[in-house]
Amino acid sequence: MSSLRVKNIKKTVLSDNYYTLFKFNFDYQKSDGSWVKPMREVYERGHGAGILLYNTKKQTVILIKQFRFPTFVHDNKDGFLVEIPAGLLDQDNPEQCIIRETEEEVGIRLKSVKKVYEGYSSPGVLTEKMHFFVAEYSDDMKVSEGGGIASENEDIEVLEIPFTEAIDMLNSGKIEDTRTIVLLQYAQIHNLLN
Ligand SMILES: Nc1nc2c(ncn2[C@@H]2O[C@H](COP(=O)(O)OP(=O)(O)O[C@H]3O[C@H](CO)[C@@H](O)[C@H](O)[C@@H]3O)[C@@H](O)[C@H]2O)c(=O)[nH]1
Ligand SMILES: [Mg+2]
Repeated sequence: MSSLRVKNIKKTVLSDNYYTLFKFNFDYQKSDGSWVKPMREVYERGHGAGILLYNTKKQTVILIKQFRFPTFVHDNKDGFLVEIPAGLLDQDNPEQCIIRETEEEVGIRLKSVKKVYEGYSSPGVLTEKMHFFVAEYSDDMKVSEGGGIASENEDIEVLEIPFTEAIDMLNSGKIEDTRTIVLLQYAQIHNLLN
């Protein structure tokens, strides 16, 4: 974190409950050379990884459905969102994380994954960077029903659906998670299931 156009950074903790919300005051030099004093609230909750699981033989993908409270209090009527399996890195590297999360959430034990993108989730407010993966799965990789970790109150429905149905859901606005949109479009652009 260094830039000749930023100085006098002052960091305050606003909330340190489950994750951490900071307030930053700093001096910022604009493109015209003048200095301003912005304030930014920054939410720090680590980084994440997500994956699109696909099967070329069956022409299917695996998505999950779970309750997302922040969407419920906004405009998502029942609060459920269709998403790619994903999770927070915790102490893992991105590859280890997504292999662990895939098994926890959908019960598929992967040996290898392919990294396709890395990007900030919401750069105006979150420090979080997402690592995007794809992997081919087969039925013999199934080791459990998945569903998430009960002790963490995870309650995940596993959806194995035709890729064409997932694309229809994307185009009709039924998929509203941007990470899922990104990877379904990646699959389309790169003819992943061909
Ligand atoms: N007690 C408590 N638990 C929480 C809270 N917030 C999250 N958790 C717990 O933290 C765990 C997070 O589960 P993960 O599977 O690791 O993460 P995720 O919620 O699926 O997040 C993924 O998607 C997010 C949304 O796009 C991403 O932001 C994130 O990086 C990751 O990819 C869940 O068990 C959830 O219960 C909280 O405020 N309080
Ligand atoms: Mg998750």
